[in-house]
Amino acid sequence: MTAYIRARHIGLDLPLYTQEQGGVRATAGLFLRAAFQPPRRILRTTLDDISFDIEEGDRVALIGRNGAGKSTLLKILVGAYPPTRGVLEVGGSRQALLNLSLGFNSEATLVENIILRGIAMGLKPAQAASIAGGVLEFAELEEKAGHRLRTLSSGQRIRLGFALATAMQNEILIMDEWLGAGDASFIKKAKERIRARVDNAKIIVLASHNASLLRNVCNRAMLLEGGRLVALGGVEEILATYQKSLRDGFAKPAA
Ligand SMILES: Nc1ncnc2c1ncn2[C@@H]1O[C@H](COP(=O)(O)OP(=O)(O)OP(=O)(O)O)[C@@H](O)[C@H]1O
Repeated sequence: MTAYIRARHIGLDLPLYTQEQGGVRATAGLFLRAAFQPPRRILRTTLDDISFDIEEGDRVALIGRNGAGKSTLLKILVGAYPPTRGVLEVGGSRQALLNLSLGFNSEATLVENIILRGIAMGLKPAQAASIAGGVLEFAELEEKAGHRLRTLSSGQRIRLGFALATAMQNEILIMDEWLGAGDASFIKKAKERIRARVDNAKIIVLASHNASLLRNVCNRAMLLEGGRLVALGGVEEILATYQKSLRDGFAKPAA
């Protein structure tokens, strides 16, 4: 099957909860306000009117300043947020390498967590159970298979999340800057695995502020600004447009 991602005028509104702010003298009333004035819920447009085609072989860098909407767009691409407007079509199996410890159940054991997350990733229960041994081995946590997840250190949790998220090769890999966690030998092993997954994926979408990583992995780039797609093209060209926009101000939305 040919892998693709097509976005047509997609937009996302997210709820924001705001509380009226009092002055310093009103600080005494803080608790009363919190009790009697519940936060106001407003919808904020986080992404707007984004259209693009990503085809097999594309390795796309998502570039933009803090708050531009990169992570939010990645979450739409993995299916975590359905777009409020527009149409998103995805062909091919997807895997996110985003928040590696998200979605774990701290009261369940490591094996139970692997099976639950495996099912959430689209595996059948028997398939999910069959990958548990390999995941635990890669994470170097075999002796903790039956322990509750809450007994792991934060680094061990990330190792488990990484081992699970990269256990299988998927056609579309959606990731943000991956920061190594753990000791040097684990980081080396993890980099080798991620390189293999990146090399064998049909499509990559990678959000990062690291220009050399983007140059190394990607052949196309999209520049986001204020929740809008303002430029798309080759990596060098878009990195130059981004540097210029940091110096001179906002770029104009792409036609
Ligand atoms: N769950 C949410 N609810 C409301 N607003 C959100 C939510 N998540 C993100 N935002 C807002 O959406 C905007 C885009 O955030 P996003 O995390 O996508 O930016 P980013 O480009 O990935 O930034 P960074 O480079 O800092 O990681 C920001 O203004 C952020 O405050």
